[in-house]
Amino acid sequence: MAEIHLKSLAHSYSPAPQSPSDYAIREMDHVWHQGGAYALLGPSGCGKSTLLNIISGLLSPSEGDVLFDGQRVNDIPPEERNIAQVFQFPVVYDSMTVFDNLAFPLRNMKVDEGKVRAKVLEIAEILELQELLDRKAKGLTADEKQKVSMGRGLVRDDVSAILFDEPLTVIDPHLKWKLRRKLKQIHEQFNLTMVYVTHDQLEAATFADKIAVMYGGQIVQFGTPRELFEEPNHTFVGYFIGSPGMNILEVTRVEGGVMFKDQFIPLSDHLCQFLNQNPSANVKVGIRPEFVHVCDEAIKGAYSCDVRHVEDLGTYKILTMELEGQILKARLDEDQAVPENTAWISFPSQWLKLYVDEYLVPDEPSADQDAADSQDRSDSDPSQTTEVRQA
Ligand SMILES: Nc1ncnc2c1ncn2[C@@H]1O[C@H](COP(=O)(O)OP(=O)(O)OP(=O)(O)O)[C@@H](O)[C@H]1O
Repeated sequence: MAEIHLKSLAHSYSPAPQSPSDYAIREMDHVWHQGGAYALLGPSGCGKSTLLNIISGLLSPSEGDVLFDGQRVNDIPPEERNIAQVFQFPVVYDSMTVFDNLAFPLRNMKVDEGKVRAKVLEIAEILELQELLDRKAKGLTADEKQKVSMGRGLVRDDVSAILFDEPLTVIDPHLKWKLRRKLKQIHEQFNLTMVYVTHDQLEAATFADKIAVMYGGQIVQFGTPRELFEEPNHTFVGYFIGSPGMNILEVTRVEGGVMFKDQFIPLSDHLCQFLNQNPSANVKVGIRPEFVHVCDEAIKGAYSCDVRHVEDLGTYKILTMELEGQILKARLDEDQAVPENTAWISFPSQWLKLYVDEYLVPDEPSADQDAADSQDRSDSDPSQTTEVRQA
């Protein structure tokens, strides 16, 4: 069993990295807790496999440490790390039977043959491979082979974590769901730390309790599927999570709020205060398509958009609109009127998110910020100072 701590970890494939873009993994500090079911979600090339290979020991990080239960394992080879890795393509010995494939890791460790048999039968039952135990792996279907691959990771009692690198890529779509359920069941039964790499948000959300979203070599958010949907703390998370993703609008700052196109969007005192203290020109506003208010007739304060496309997905519709070159999406209920050529849209303020330099500015000041503000006030206000002293 293991807690996996990636401490000040970074990796560059270049021997002499010059800039952040030379890093496949940019410096991060991250903990996968013992027994957690995690997903590592991100687009192609963001560094998912690199990170997994660093954990399993197939790759040595160029900077920082990998700690298992607090012990540095950078110099420990993969076979001694007690980590099982299941790859995109099943790794099985075609000429061996399913039984022998499953028994292989145990026989390698010179486990007593009686124990080997008991363990293989236990895992075969969980993975529903009993009927195939005497068959040569060569004749199996892709999903059967992938189950054997997973089984080889599970037979060992000493495995502390299982890493799955897009394990369902080669599996028929109708079997994917079944295998994902199976993995979840195995997780509950064995209390193993599991990290599941995928670029599919649905796969991530059905497997994992918590998802780490990776972008450009960094984990930009680590949270439950709900947190990622409701509070995306980076514009990429907003855009990547959800179907369709969040509308991200470039805005300009003005007194008391921001402007999108020709309209003023008021912001809370806290957000205005944040903007006043932060000079960045990279200011954006995000709103999920679910929360865009759509009307088929002109209403005061609404933006007039050209309707470009309507996609009917049965229980809801996706409306794609254009406003002076900006594409906007809205999700409409099944029974909601669909505007034909022009839609009038507005953004209810409670659903708007403010992003500065691509990161979310929380709606409410954090506890730390509150404390700092009250300290500021007491520094500048003599009566407050007295009160603090009296306390
Ligand atoms: N052996 C290598 N040598 C040099 N660069 C590499 C090597 N392997 C990966 N990279 C680069 O490192 C970055 C991260 O790649 P990685 O394969 O970890 O991403 P990924 O998120 O797993 O992508 P995918 O989903 O396509 O597998 C990419 O820019 C990739 O081109």
